[in-house]
Amino acid sequence: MGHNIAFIGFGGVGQGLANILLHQKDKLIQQEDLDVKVVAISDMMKGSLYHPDGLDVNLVLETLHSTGSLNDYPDRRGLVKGLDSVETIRQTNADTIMEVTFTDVKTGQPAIHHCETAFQAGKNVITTNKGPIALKYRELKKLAEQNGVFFGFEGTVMSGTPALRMPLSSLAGNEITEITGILNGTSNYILTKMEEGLAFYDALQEAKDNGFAEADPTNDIEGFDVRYKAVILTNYLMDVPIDVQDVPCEGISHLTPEDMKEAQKQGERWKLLATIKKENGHVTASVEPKRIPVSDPLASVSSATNAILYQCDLAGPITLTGAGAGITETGYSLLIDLIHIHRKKKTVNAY
Ligand SMILES: NC(=O)C1=CN([C@@H]2O[C@H](COP(=O)(O)OP(=O)(O)OC[C@H]3O[C@@H](n4cnc5c(N)ncnc54)[C@H](OP(=O)(O)O)[C@@H]3O)[C@@H](O)[C@H]2O)C=CC1
Ligand SMILES: N[C@@H](CC=O)C(=O)O
Repeated sequence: MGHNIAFIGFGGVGQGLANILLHQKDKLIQQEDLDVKVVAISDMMKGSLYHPDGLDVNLVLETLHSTGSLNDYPDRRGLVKGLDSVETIRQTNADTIMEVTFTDVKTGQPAIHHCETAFQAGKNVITTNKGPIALKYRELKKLAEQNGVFFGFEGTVMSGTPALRMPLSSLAGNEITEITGILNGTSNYILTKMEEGLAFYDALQEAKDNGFAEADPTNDIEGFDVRYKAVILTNYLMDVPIDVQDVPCEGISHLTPEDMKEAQKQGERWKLLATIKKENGHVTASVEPKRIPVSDPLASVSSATNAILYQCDLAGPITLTGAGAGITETGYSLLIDLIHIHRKKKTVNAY
């Protein structure tokens, strides 16, 4: 079964999924009966391509790597260049929009507008962009439902590690009363590297080079990215409305290698933690760096790996550990949602 997708934004994560699709095409057709066609890509600086019959993904990636611009993709009959993001959403034959532009932690734009435009045009949205979910989850969910389309955002928390779908499906029937997590790959990478003696900004540069950091890494090191993730978890898993400004937030930018050594001497480690507690239907959440004993399971979570502990009323504490950031891992999170839409569509068609 064919499925047309369009990328809005084509940075690390978008290219990550494109690479996966290139190499897993046959497997997806054989195992899932899912034949994904990339029909359009629209990126702010790199340019924009649309072909209703599909783009050659290999050639797209090669062109981008050799010239840095999509405008150098060879012309052929039917190819349209230069559509902006909204035109790409409205005017192409994509079934699903992959919204992978940068996360704006103040306004959530232009990603919120991209999601609204897609839903109004009857198209599914899959995104790793935290802005729309942290700031407008309920409104966007309603709009998607009204238009009978799917809204996937698994990768907004812990990239390809199923921190959102796993508790809702596999822990169904439990009430989650508390969540504690290391939820930012960049800051955990920096803390780990500082323990090994690297300076803060050298470690941050490595995180950027690895594709973990946000376009504006202030969001990683000042805790704003984790604050968004705490809001997403609360709204989605605990079903309690909470606003970003309700979550006090402190980052790691003031910590030094000396702080790491001092903690080590006391048998402790610094970790940037999100803590969410639900009591009598009311939720409190906070983000702050804490010193935790090295014997704490979260203390051994290092580098860009993240971990989340769900305190469940029936199952007790359940911990999930895995990648919190990364190009392939986050590209994969988009694929999880795409397969999910496709399976749902197949089930509906079967009746
Ligand atoms: N990297 C990771 O590990 C993870 C990232 N995420 C989230 O996924 C999203 C993508 O991340 P990543 O790929 O790393 O980020 P990048 O900064 O590498 O890519 C974002 C792309 O979006 C483009 N863009 C920005 N605004 C627009 C617009 N209005 N229209 C079209 N394109 C636009 C940028 O264009 P240009 O640069 O050409 O101007 C850039 O190419 C972000 O929201 C991020 O928070 C979530 C989980 C993990
Ligand atoms: N910049 C983020 C990317 C994933 O959300 C991080 O480092 O965790």
